[in-house]
Amino acid sequence: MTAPILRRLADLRALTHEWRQQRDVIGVVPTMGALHQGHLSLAEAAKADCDRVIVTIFVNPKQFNNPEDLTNYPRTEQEDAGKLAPYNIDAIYVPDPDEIYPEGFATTVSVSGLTDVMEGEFRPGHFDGVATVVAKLFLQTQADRAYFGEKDYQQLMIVRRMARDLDIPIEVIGCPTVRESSGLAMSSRNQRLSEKGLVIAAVKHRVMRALVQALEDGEEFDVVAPQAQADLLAAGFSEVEYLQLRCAETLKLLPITDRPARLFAAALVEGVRLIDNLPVSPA
Ligand SMILES: Nc1ncnc2c1ncn2[C@@H]1O[C@H](COP(=O)(O)OP(=O)(O)OP(=O)(O)O)[C@@H](O)[C@H]1O
Ligand SMILES: CC(C)(CO)[C@@H](O)C(=O)[O-]
Ligand code: BAL
Repeated sequence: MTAPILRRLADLRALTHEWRQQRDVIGVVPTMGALHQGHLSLAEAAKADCDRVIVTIFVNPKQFNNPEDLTNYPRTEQEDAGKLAPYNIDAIYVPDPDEIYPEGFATTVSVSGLTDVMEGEFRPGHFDGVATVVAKLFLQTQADRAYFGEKDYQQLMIVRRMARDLDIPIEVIGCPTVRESSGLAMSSRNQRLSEKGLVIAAVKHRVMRALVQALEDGEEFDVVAPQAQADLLAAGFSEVEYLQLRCAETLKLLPITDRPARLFAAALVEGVRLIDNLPVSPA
């Protein structure tokens, strides 16, 4: 069944009002479109848990620190609606830009601490844009549960903090990263890679897995993994922005004896910036 596409908040509210009266549990899956199996796994998880599911598609200009990245971001609304059809979701909310940022919009939601490192350091302003739009989407949809991918693990932590701090009554649920058979984390930005670029990109997962294995085996380790960074450059990445072991809860850099830990990376290949992260099992 193809879900209705709603562009105006009033139309969304009319639906959610009806659902609330029926005491339906509402789930929301926020996306920027160009849907792939990673997004679809979130829709599936939401549908399994909730009576009603809304997938939102909005390419949020406020979270793009790089104007070229915003221009090149894929926009494939009709295909996206087709891909969602088998999941029986209840509505696709593709807000007109003025529903999110009306004339004179002057509010920013900013989470401190968790946003200082990694994506926050390399994409200035990015998380203010994310927190602001996600707060709006939570309030507009009035969902009970929201589904986010662990591929964007830092984003997941920040969104959870934001909802708690602002008393938005929503449960933020993290879902596992879906990967290509090569191990590469699925991402809309992968579409911009050549065949050779895809091969190089997959090396990142192998290098990260080997590091996690070494850590779990108790090997000596420098939290910023200089040898692994060198391996990525040798494999064809043009730049490694970070490759770091951090606490999975506070996102602080860790001595390796501290757990739970996660290994995080961001690196560029063919001008495309790819992020990933992996859990490190408790010692
Ligand atoms: N491979 C994946 N596995 C699980 N969830 C994912 C995956 N890729 C994206 N998501 C999740 O889907 C939601 C929407 O993400 P978004 O639309 O930015 O897609 P994306 O593929 O991450 O695109 P980008 O190229 O911007 O990284 C986020 O919660 C994100 O974490
Ligand atoms: C959560 C989100 C949809 C907010 O624009 C975006 O950051 C994303 O796609 O991960
Ligand atoms: N995947 C998080 C959204 C972004 O890269 O802007």
